Amino acid sequence: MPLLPVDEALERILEGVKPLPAEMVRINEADGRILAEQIKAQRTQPPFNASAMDGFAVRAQDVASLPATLSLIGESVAGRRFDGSLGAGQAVRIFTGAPVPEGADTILIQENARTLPNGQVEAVQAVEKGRHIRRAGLDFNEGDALLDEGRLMGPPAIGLAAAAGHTRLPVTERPLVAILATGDELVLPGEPCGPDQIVASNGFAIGALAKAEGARILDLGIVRDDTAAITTAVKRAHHAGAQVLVTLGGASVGARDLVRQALLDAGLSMGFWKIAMRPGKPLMFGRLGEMRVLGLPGNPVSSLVCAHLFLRPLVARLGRRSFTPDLRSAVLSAPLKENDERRDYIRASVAAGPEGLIATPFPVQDSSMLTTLAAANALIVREPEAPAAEAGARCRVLMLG
Ligand SMILES: Nc1nc2c(c(=O)[nH]1)N[C@H]1C(S)=C(S)[C@@H](COP(=O)(O)OP(=O)(O)OC[C@H]3O[C@@H](n4cnc5c(N)ncnc54)[C@H](O)[C@@H]3O)O[C@H]1N2
Ligand code: MOO
Repeated sequence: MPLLPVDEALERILEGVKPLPAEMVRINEADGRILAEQIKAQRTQPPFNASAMDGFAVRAQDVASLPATLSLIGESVAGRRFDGSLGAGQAVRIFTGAPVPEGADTILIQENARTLPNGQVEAVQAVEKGRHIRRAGLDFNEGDALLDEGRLMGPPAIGLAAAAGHTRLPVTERPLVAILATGDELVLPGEPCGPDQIVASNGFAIGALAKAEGARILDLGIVRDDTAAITTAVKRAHHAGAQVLVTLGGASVGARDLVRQALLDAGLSMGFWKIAMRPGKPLMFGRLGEMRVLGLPGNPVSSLVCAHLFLRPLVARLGRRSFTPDLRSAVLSAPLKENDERRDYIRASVAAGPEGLIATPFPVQDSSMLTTLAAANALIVREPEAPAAEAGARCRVLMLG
């Protein structure tokens, strides 16, 4: 049977995925979250005509011809306005952010004024009407739509929501991604490691990737190569309400590759197993109720490349985030052999050259090598059955963010 193409695999994984519902969070916890609803202003900003400078509130007509001497009748500071109103020939001392008194229409900055010993103030420069006044509502008016649904909250958006009177914000729930490592050979970093054992690293990498996409992580640890034990862990993820379960390893065809059977035993409806991709051919996908299960291959590079291609968009969709793979065009700096029936994702370094991007594939492409993946900033994407390519040929690269 021909292997499932990568694009079709992604379509199947994303089929029917809806963003999670909203939850209210305190505004100081909203950074990095996605707005589930449009946010409107609950107040007007500034709420009054405000001075933008330190100086004197005046009537422009009084300082139109110089010299102009005005009598000082009070002061308006930020937080405490001048109560009265200003008439002809009068000025009010005013500071940045303070309400402009009634009757005044202009701010004479203090650098252009001289205070006289008799309590008067003299304008030493004319000033155009309305200068240095921020009109009420300059920033926003009550009821204005300020931030749209789907907006990623960052520092300015959080500041704006706070200024508009919000203390809590409706954001999309963060998807819960359960991660389960399988294999008798695995130990956690820092644990005693027998001569035939290795450190389970995939869960950390996959967890970091999922978190960067907005997920919460349920770490199910390492489960031994035992079908019943794996089934139990799968059910745990389901009962915990995970929207996604990622299993690591045991996806291939070996006698100890028990994940598929364990998932079926847990009641999974299998979507597909094995796709036309290198690395990552044994990828598995299915559903257990609403929980989507991605069975990633154990090889560290395979699991992380699969996570880039399939887990990221899935988590993004659940969390209402926009997601567009960063695909670019580059020129090969070295030749590539013809490809077989699997789409190839070749670890590469991509750098700017005089005529655009230059992609340099790493010479060794073993799917166990994290050093190459950590050194790579891109994957060269080679279509199935692509003919051999010379150095200088165009290629497509997927940038690894
Ligand atoms: N006869 C065949 N053998 C294999 C095939 C095949 O088609 N026919 N496919 C190969 C491909 S491609 C891949 S990829 C691997 C994937 O195998 P599994 O998903 O069953 O992974 P494991 O055998 O469990 O592990 C592979 C490798 O990765 C290490 N590993 C596993 N989990 C972790 C972890 N959490 N952290 C770090 N490293 C991990 C494990 O120790 C193995 O070295 O199968 C090929 N075989
Ligand atoms: O597909 Mo495996 O992931 O080639 O090593």
